[in-house]
Amino acid sequence: MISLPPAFTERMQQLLGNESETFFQALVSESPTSIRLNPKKTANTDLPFPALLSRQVPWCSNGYYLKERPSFTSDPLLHGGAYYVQEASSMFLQVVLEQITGDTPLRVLDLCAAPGGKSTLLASNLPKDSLLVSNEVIKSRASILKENIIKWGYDHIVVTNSDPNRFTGLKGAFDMILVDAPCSGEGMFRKDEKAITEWSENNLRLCEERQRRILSDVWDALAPGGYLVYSTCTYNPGENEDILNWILTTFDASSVEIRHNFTAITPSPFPLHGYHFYPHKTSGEGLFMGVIQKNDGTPFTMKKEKRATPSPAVKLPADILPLLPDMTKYTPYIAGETLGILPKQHAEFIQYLSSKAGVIYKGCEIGECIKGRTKPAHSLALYHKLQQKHVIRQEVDLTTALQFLRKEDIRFEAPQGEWILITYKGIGLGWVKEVGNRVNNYYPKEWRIRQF
Ligand SMILES: C[S@@+](CC[C@H](N)C(=O)[O-])C[C@H]1O[C@@H](n2cnc3c(N)ncnc32)[C@H](O)[C@@H]1O
Repeated sequence: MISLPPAFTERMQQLLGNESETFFQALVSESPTSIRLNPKKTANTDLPFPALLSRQVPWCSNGYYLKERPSFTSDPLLHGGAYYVQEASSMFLQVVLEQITGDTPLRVLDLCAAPGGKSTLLASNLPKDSLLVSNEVIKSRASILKENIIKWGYDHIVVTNSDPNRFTGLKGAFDMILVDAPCSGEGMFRKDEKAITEWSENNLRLCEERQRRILSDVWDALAPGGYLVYSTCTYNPGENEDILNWILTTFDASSVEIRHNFTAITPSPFPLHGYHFYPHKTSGEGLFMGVIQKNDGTPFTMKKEKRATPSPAVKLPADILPLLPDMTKYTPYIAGETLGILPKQHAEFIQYLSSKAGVIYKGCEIGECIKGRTKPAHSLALYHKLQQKHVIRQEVDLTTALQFLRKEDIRFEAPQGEWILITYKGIGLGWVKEVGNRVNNYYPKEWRIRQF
């Protein structure tokens, strides 16, 4: 590892005292590898990498450490959304959710969401029928977020590509907002040397300013009594405790204690409730998380836009209907040639949101209507509610699955003219169609795997 900035070393020595030596040793040790399973896709399948699984992540029921880092790119199950590769500390979000959510469906905003680690965890752990709005400001990163969300296969979800200030007008709209803030990344020093080279005291100040700006922009969008979950991957108190204290003095809010049994997690100095993950104490990267509850504010009302006209009712094509779940809980929509479904109880909100923020994906896209015919969408292949029993399926071996994911030609006996779902270990990967004597591979060009 390249040498650490002296000002960082000095601060950590002061902060950790006797523990600092073991902390610095941990920074040059190997990062643990961990994955989090998608409960909707893995309930009836074997666990991935059975030979490599070592133990469960103590604070996450779907999280597992692996004994070594495999080539994830060459595992079709990753591309089918059966699991997400996520460093273990971040999975503490599950403990937070268990405490601050109940059974009532919520509206949740994940403001800084790309590439989607915490969003996929939220999707799996929010109360049933909750809506997750997963936002990323940087366009190229928003595309990666969208890809990972589609692979996860949930439908109570919207992906937006907006600056945080676009949410200011949605007063009181969200019961919970996660701000996994862009930060100085000290917690990633072990994994990413770029974080070390980019570190400077000036950059710390810029990060702190940006965090305050993001939080100011989004605070109004939090409902009265709602929770703000704030996290960073840095040890810098200026971006952690100081930010939480700034929220408490700037807004009418309280610091929320998260009860847990993990003695290796380091609490913030009393009376603030904040939680530090240090790599010499917990198996994972550096992380900080704190929860703030909003005390005041106005409840959300959807202002009727002057020009908003109700969308005409959309009728789904008869050949697609059997592939979908019970449609009484969904509202179909059509946007250009794209046909999709939205959770009915959130459809009006999603339409309203579209007038405020840049929606790039919503619900589940199920197909494209071209000249009266429906071409199934790739997201339908990855949808966890796809009624596989009504689909022609072709289970393939590892070699064929990888050829498919590289968008190469694959060969097998297939019924003429039918859409066929390619599955690997029962997990849907995408569509092919037999035309003449070849099978057309419909894997999205921009998602194909290139090297491994
Ligand atoms: C720590 S990362 C988020 C990681 C993500 N939550 C996950 O679990 O996969 C912070 C994100 O904030 C985004 N970001 C950068 N500048 C921002 C800004 N000014 N406002 C909001 N988000 C920003 C970055 O592009 C990055 O994707």
